[in-house]
Amino acid sequence: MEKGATAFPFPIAVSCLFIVFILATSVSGSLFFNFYAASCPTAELIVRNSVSSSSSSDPSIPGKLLRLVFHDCFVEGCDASLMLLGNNTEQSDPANRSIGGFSVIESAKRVLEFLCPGTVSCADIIALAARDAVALTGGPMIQIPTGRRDGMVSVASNVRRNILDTSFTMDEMINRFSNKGLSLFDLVILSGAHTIGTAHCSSFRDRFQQDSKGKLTLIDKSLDSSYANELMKECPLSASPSVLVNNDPETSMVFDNQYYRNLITNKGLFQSDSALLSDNRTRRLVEDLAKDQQFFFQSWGQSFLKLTTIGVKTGNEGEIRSFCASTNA
Ligand code: HEM
Ligand SMILES: [Ca+2]
Ligand SMILES: [Ca+2]
Repeated sequence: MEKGATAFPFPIAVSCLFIVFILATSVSGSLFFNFYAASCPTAELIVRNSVSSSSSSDPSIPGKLLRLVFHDCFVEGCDASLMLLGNNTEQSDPANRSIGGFSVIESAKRVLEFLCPGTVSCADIIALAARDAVALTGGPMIQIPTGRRDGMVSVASNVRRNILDTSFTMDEMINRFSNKGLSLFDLVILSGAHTIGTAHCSSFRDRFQQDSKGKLTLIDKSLDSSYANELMKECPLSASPSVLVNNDPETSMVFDNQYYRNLITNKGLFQSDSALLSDNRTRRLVEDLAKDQQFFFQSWGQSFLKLTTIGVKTGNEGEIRSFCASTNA
């Protein structure tokens, strides 16, 4: 080959490979860090502002946003299926009755539709908002990839067979998590979300029994008795169905490892929380997390990344909704 002819092939080959790589990754549909860097550079900032301004006027918002992403991602993947309104959509299942935070997602979406119409998915806003809710309450700030697209399907009957109930045994919980590609480790780490937020009395009433005089008594021996007494006081049978109890009786507004310290002192609110301490497969991990907040935060980053990539739709799948509560068609 002539001397000068060798000057071009290498860079050309490299750029061809680069183009093929770009095409391949966008067609095969993966998420990217900073997916909106060119198409909507302020996307993540807008979501963060929306989460912090709504949380400063309503401190219950971070907990709501964190639960919202869990219930979205476990049903049809992280695709905002949970936001669709209509007859028999996911929101009509009783497991989703107390889900909130939708208005925060919608308000970020309104701003983003104004700034970059048809670009940022509701599914990404949900994942980013939950990420920001954790950071805002003192948890780790983590980078998450974006590029999720919004789903078209939302059916109430899909909820019950994917979401977990507080009455589940450890095996049932492990099973539901592994169906989503999540491990036993992820189960213990992501349950740490209960370090913030609240619950309705009905969510843990099964740990008490009503005696012949209508008085509640503790039947679940894995609960600390003075904590149980407090709960019975806050949640008598006569309590209004709207009464709320803190998930973390110590630091309910702070995303920290207090949840695991509560488990060790038998103050896990739900039966499914206490199970993490009583089961031999998870006790040691709970103890390690209770001792080491850095370890919890690092692990949270890994497990949250897995949670927020469950069954994502990318590339040409799904759509970018104009309003999160309805599909475009
Ligand atoms: C492992 C099985 C789990 C069960 C059985 C469970 C169950 C529950 C229940 C019953 C409530 C109270 C709902 C109410 O009464 O209003 C609740 C609240 C909450 N859950 Fe879970 N959960 C689980 C895992 C998770 C995960 C993985 C996350 C997120 C990563 C999460 C985040 C939350 C948050 C933040 C709240 C508070 C919601 C608020 O303040 O409005 N949970 N959970
Ligand atoms: Ca979903
Ligand atoms: Ca806490």
